[in-house]
Amino acid sequence: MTKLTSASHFREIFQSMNSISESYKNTHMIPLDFKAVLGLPDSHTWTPTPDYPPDNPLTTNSVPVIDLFDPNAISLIRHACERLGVFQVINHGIPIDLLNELELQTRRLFSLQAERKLRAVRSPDGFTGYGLPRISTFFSKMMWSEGFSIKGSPVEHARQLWPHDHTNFCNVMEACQREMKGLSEQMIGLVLGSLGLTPEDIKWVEPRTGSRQAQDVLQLNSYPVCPDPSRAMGLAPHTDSSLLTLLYQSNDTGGLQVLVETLGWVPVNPISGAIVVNVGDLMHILSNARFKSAVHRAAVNKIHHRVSIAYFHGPPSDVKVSPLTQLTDIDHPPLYRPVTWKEYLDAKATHFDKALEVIRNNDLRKSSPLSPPPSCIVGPKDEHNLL
Ligand SMILES: C=C1C[C@]23C[C@H]1CC[C@H]2[C@@]12CCC[C@@](C)(C(=O)O1)[C@H]2[C@@H]3C(=O)O
Ligand SMILES: O=C(O)CCC(=O)C(=O)O
Ligand SMILES: [Fe+2]
Repeated sequence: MTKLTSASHFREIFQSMNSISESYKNTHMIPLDFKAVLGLPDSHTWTPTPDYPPDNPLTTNSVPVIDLFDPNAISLIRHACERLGVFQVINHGIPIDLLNELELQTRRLFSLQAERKLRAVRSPDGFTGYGLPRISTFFSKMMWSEGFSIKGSPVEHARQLWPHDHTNFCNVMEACQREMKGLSEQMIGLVLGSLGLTPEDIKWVEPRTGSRQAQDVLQLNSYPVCPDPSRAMGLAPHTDSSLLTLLYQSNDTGGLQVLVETLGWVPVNPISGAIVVNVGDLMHILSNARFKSAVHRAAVNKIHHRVSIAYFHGPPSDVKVSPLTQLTDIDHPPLYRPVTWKEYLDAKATHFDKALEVIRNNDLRKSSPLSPPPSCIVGPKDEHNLL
């Protein structure tokens, strides 16, 4: 048995157990060498969905495109989060040159020979690296995609890919992490602001240091040209586990689709320079289910190699996320129990699409008006209370 020798040792163990890096272990299976196959192998053949390809003109422009300079932006954001859980933003301030560079470096990575990519494979207990979508374990068929996840610095893995020439890749990824972090924080402010919450109420969004820093993951997705797109699946239907996800998709090739109750699968059309914002499950919890976390998937195609870059933004590791007290009252009791991001990712890695149900409050009897409401977002100690 390990003997704990000092408080700092204990803190280290506590922090590493808290970190999202511990979640989704053993999902490091290796992607197919897509260039080496001619037809769609049985392992990758899904039962076609009747609505493929998505050509219903009614659904084409369902996902709103919001100009952040629009004086009505806040109410448009609120409406989109309540109705769909997804919208696109323009005039977001991330330079188009950086987004172009990001796409270029992403293509450069996935165009490498399979053996080269395998040098940077995600290890069973690691977070950064090359591999299959983590949710692959929940499906009997394989997805027509490969990914590269980055948490923290990409340097170690990039060096395996380009032993003498990894600097450009790393510089672009690090610049992108910085820009996406800034935009996510701004978007969280707008999304929660749209419910009447003030910056004071949501202080925890502010940049911090150490274990109180927001956690994030940059995920590069690649969907190679597919011989039989109607029977393949790029990325299977899922919701994101983040607070918010920002997604940049290459503008020549659509593929992202969102499930809308009344309409079915609706395409999120690529717009040059726009960024897709997805409400994640943690934001759904925080809003006490006022905001939807959208079920979405990615289709593949026969002509273009599609890439997308997703930035998953989550709370600091020691923060418990639960319905904001400002949004709960005797008629709207908190629907979910408090969870850290790590706890939620663990629930997702075990229960997948049932993860929200697992943390749902089953006892929804109205609480006494005299008893204080449960905490909203709290750290491990009282002095860290954020609200
Ligand atoms: C921080 C996150 C969010 C993760 C897990 C972990 C790292 C990679 C993310 C993705 C990226 C691809 C889709 C998804 C569904 C997957 O399989 O891995 C995402 C998942 C989630 O949103 O749950
Ligand atoms: O490629 C896309 O458009 C979707 C990617 C996605 O949903 C994800 O990375 O979570
Ligand atoms: Fe997603």
